[in-house]
Amino acid sequence: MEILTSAAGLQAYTENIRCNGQRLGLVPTMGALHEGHLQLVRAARESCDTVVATIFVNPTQFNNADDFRLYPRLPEADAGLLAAAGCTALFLPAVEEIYPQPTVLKFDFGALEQVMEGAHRPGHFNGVATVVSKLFHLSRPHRAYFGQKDWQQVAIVRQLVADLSFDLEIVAYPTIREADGLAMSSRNRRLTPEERAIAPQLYQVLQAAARRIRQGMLPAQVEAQALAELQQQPLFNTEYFAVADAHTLQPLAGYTPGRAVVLCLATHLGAVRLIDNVVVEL
Ligand SMILES: Nc1ncnc2c1ncn2[C@@H]1O[C@H](COP(=O)(O)OP(=O)(O)OP(=O)(O)O)[C@@H](O)[C@H]1O
Ligand SMILES: CC(C)(CO)[C@@H](O)C(=O)[O-]
Ligand code: BAL
Repeated sequence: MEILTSAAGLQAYTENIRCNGQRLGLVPTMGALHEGHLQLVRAARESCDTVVATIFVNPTQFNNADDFRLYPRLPEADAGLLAAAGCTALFLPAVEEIYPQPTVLKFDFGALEQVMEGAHRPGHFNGVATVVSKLFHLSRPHRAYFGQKDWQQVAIVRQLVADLSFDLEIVAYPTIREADGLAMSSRNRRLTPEERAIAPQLYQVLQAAARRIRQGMLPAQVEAQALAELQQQPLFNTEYFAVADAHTLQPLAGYTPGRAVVLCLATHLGAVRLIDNVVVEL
């Protein structure tokens, strides 16, 4: 596996791939890799000739300085995992390589970013859209792979691709979970053993809420009951629990047959902020 550290190096490498008629898959990450990331690489490997993974802890998408500072960074271990999963090249740039000068770009995703992560992490999706646009421009992949664990991020990236006419296909891959249901996340490494033991309750609350939706309970009641359940665990400090249209991400007053619903939550557990979601097909 090649390791590329410069933007020009990534451009040259991917240009060569395209000139050879090969299909290129891109897997953007922030590193501290786990099985969720590696499944994205394997999925890319199945349908593309070449897979480039990127590891970049993108400063512009963090709205909390400690979260950025403490984000796990394990580039050597990550490189070994990527090579074993069939990744062809790793792009591992320094901040100055991506941001040679401070960026002034401003995106506006309208209603899509006025809820959930967008509402609770000011500037987050502006930073995500900025770095994802740069990665798409530099590498021009045929396909780019994202995880459904970041459901709203996938919706934002799809909007970005449509609005800027990026000539690529977005593949959204299902959330990979630990055996006890906890969604895999790089931030899980920062949980204490006590916090890690209760963290799977988040998925249990989501599943119970999904059952109530299938039984016809109205969204507002589902949200209230889930928030009450989360409050019963004193270590959870919940930012939101939302029942929304799975595509527009807007809050729902009721259900429409054939329209999928997404249940999303964000909770602080000690010093760590976790998100998760489940989708209910109606
Ligand atoms: N459990 C998972 N299952 C499937 N995809 C995942 C999972 N976790 C992360 N991904 C996807 O991997 C890509 C890179 O995510 P990222 O590097 O932020 O990892 P992460 O584990 O979500 O970390 P954190 O949530 O702590 O930021 C994103 O597209 C993300 O949605
Ligand atoms: C897509 C991404 C790599 C952009 O920094 C990040 O938001 C992530 O890891 O989900
Ligand atoms: N996986 C989402 C990236 C972030 O939390 O900043």
